[in-house]
Amino acid sequence: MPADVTHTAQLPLEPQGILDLAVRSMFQLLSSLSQGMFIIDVHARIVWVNEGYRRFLPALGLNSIDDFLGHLVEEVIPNTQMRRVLETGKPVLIDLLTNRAGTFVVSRLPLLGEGGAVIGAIGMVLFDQPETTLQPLIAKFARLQQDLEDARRELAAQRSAQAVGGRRAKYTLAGFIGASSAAVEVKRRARRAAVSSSPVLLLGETGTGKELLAHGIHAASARAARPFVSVNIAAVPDTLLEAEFFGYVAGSFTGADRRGREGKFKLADGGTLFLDEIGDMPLALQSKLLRVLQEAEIEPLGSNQLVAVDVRIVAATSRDLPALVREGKFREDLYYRLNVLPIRVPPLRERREDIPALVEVLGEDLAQRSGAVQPELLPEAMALLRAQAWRGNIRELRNVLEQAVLRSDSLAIDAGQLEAVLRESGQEPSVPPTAAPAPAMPAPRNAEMLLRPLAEQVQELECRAIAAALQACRGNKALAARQLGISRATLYDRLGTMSENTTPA
Ligand SMILES: Nc1ncnc2c1ncn2[C@@H]1O[C@H](COP(=O)(O)OP(=O)(O)OP(=O)(O)O)[C@@H](O)[C@H]1O
Repeated sequence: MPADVTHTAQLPLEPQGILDLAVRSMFQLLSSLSQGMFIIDVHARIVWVNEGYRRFLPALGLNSIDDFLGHLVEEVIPNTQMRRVLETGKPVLIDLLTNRAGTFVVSRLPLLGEGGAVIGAIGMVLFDQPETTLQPLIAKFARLQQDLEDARRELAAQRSAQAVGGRRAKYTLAGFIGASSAAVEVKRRARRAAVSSSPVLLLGETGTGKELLAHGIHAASARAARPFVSVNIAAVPDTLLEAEFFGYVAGSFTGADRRGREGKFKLADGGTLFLDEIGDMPLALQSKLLRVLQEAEIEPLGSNQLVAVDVRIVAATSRDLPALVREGKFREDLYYRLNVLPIRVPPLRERREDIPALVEVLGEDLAQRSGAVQPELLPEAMALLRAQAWRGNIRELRNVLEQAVLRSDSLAIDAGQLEAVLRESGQEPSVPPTAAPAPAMPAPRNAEMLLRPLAEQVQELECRAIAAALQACRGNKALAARQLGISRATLYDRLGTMSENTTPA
């Protein structure tokens, strides 16, 4: 029945009556405005659920309301934090909950009995599918959660990998630094590749992080607890490659170890074999590799016996494989066999916005290794790094930073020092676009100024805040970042965007 809203309706006279009415109305409103609501008792059993909540039951894997009512809350709602509300008596006004049914914006309130004791709690789904309403917060949350999962998985892998003689992945996908769309896409593809057992082909220039990704794919795969073995084909003489791959039995060739030796395929059994510089593989060995991929069997040199192996191949090359195929230097059938899950790893110059974050991480690593304090790059120095072509990519960036740190007497590295290092390493430094100060933005005076895309307005506001903070801190970026409550990496990132967006007057 709809509430009586005629002019004769009146509030109760006594305060308790008013309060009861308010509580009832608020509860009804919340129950109908939220996407769903349920109540648990002091033992965390579900004792009540409203109509709205029932539609989530199938996604939670429950067939009927009887599978929900009367059950302990964590049995039916994975990852729920309702029990904490019972334990602490504290409400959680807004939180994100992710489980098999999706991601939800939720609210949790304790129910207090006479005397203030907690006797139950109300759980509310404020929004479902917040992906559409709360982007980009959710995207960021999902990314962070994914990184956390990667890190957890790697930790578990590290523990169990001690059982495989330390042959384990050194890096995780979370260690692949970069938030540019190109880097995010690489990580997305790598994660998808990790759940499959088909060969992966990593294509990219030298120093772009192919080996790091190979480690990461292994660490994120179901094989993480098994060995990760790598062979750099270009570094092994052609004559030794076959023995290196398939192993040999005692006395199979002059100079062979008396006891024979296991090959990399056998060592990687159950795990991942990373074949770096696959484009440099001699043709004769290509045919043998193709056979192993097809038959999952190897024949150690001199043994005349086939041994079954279960190995996932991740291959990498900086060479143009299709061109090698056309020139007859790479077998076409092997190319197709390897090219099942290709991942193009972009060069650094295609994701310059990741340079500040990389500098931060590489600088931290260099400082840790040398026991020194982490270097800080002055704004012009960072702009210079962003402007370079980086043919050696991240490896080259790391070398340049290392050289600059070695030469610098102070903690701050300026553009001049970097220019000298670049020149000495044979690079003519590219001049960065003039980073003009952020243009003074007119204050929005009327509705028209406000009726523009929000992202544009937020960016303008950010520019003004950063310019003001830098001015107040006399260009000291560490201080400015602290004042703004952001990391130095974020500040560098914003400065980069500002200089890109600033057209010289
Ligand atoms: N996205 C990244 N985040 C952090 N460090 C990275 C990243 N990519 C590469 N590196 C670092 O850069 C160096 C070069 O990376 P890596 O050896 O994986 O490149 P590569 O593509 O395999 O090079 P090559 O083809 O020459 O073997 C390593 O020290 C690696 O840790």
